[in-house]
Amino acid sequence: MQKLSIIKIGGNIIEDETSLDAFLKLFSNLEGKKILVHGGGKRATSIASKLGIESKMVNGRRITDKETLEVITMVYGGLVNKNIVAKLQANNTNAIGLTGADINSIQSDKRPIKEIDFGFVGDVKKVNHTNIDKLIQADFTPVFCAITHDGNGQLLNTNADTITSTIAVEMSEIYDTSIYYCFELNGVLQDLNDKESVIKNINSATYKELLKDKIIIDGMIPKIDNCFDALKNGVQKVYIGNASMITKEKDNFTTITL
Ligand SMILES: Nc1ncnc2c1ncn2[C@@H]1O[C@H](COP(=O)(O)OP(=O)(O)O)[C@@H](O)[C@H]1O
Ligand SMILES: CC(=O)N[C@@H](CCC(=O)OP(=O)(O)O)C(=O)O
Repeated sequence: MQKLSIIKIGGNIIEDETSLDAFLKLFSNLEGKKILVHGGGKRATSIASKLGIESKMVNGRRITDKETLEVITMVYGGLVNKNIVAKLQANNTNAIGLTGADINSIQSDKRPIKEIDFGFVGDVKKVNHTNIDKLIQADFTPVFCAITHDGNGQLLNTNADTITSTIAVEMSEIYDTSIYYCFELNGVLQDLNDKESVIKNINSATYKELLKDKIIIDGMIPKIDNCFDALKNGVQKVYIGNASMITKEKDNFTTITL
């Protein structure tokens, strides 16, 4: 099987132009087939605030009412995605920016209302790996933002980490697939105050301990849950670390294993 790397960058990298440019250079130099997924939650919050729209997050997920959906569509699908694509073109990577509606790549279901009404938030139902692969085989590099659709004309906001793991699971039917979750730190840390305290490997058993000891908290919990979902469903390798880990020059990142 051919190798495929799926790389996700989060809000803090996107917000810092120097980090973003450095990452996109590394990404462009990465050999082999690849897909980029980006978040942009921080930018959505700041632009919503400028428009007088308050952002509400519950369990790390944005409550997405009609107005917020308009903002995230403009910010993720427009501003952030198109800037990244233009910067990749400047690095000679023939990128194509996509939402999940484009080429019907990612369909989702609007999250049912239980205790909380998340509004226009989608849980991924189907990834069309055949259509995504047509782009990859034509030597285009897909760049996905955090938007999916329901197949009936409705766009939905979907967490970028989840988009990454669900695309990776589907692509693993036809590729030997690895995920790289890039964020601002060197990896999952033993002590959040010590940037060098990278935990080299986390497996299901050590994860339970790290949760119990409250070493892994907040946004890192759903991120690692996504990693285990991906590994259980066909993805070969999952890494969490700083953008520079994609070169694997330094052994300074976290590997997740079952
Ligand atoms: N043990 C840990 N090591 C590293 N980061 C952690 C840890 N526990 C919690 N975090 C938090 O997880 C955050 C990353 O998750 P998230 O905000 O979802 O990432 P992203 O920027 O990729 O969207 C970090 O900024 C950090 O504050
Ligand atoms: C439903 C939901 O919460 N969607 C996320 C999508 C963006 C995202 O995931 O961005 P980061 O990776 O930068 O956090 C949001 O709107 O914040």
